[in-house]
Amino acid sequence: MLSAQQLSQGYGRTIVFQDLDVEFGPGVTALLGPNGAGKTTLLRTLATVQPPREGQVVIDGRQVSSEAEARTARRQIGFLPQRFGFEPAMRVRDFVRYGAWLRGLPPREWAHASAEALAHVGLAGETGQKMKSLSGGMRQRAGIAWAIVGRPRIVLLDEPTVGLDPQQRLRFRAIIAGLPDTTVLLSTHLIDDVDAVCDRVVVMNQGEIRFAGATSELKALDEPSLPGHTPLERAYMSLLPAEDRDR
Ligand SMILES: Nc1ncnc2c1ncn2[C@@H]1O[C@H](COP(=O)(O)OP(=O)(O)OP(=O)(O)O)[C@@H](O)[C@H]1O
Repeated sequence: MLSAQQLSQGYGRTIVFQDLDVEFGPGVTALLGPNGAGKTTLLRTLATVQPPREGQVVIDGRQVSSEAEARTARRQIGFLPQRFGFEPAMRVRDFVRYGAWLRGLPPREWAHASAEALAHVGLAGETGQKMKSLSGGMRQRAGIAWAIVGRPRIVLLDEPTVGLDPQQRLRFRAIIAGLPDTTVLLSTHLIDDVDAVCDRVVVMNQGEIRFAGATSELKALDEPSLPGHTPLERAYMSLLPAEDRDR
């Protein structure tokens, strides 16, 4: 179980969220919200990349309060930022092993763990290729392998389907659905993804949680008079103030 307790975060004088309380359990949760809602900042804070200004990130009842605790917590967290960097000439398998090293896996497990993660994302045949030679969709899948290597119990993905074509998005959904006993949190703008792959949804707007519950509960908030093509789109719109609906 991953939770934010009274969590506050910001940049300089900008307050992104304050006293935020939210909980994420096993299964796939979507973090939905318009541009600037604070999704990336929340993911980075939960991933312990950005220490909170106030409040706590709590993993399985244990507070992450110091850098030493954050280092321990990171062994259980796979985090894929929206734009992840890599050395273009690095081979795919070394890129994923590098993730294993970062997570603190013992060296004897690197080869097996990276082969397992690459097989999970359908890149078992590309392990010797250079990162720069991969297509956008394959690169994204290599990123997911990087995030899931060593089977972390918490996987945080920031806009993982941006730029993917429909076929690659279907593959992505299958990959995510096949991570048993894992708490997966993914930020997205794409409501189609939510319907297809997420058990739960958290809707955020201007640093506040507007909804947290099952996807089916969100759907039930459908308001046919609002803009949107599906019940879920309209339900999402119903949670946003009118001025934020076209962001
Ligand atoms: N490095 C930064 N320095 C200053 N302000 C920032 C920084 N990163 C984000 N912000 C501000 O914090 C707020 C939340 O941004 P954040 O990127 O977390 O939102 P988001 O929901 O992920 O948006 P998007 O969907 O556009 O990625 C915004 O007002 C943004 O301008």
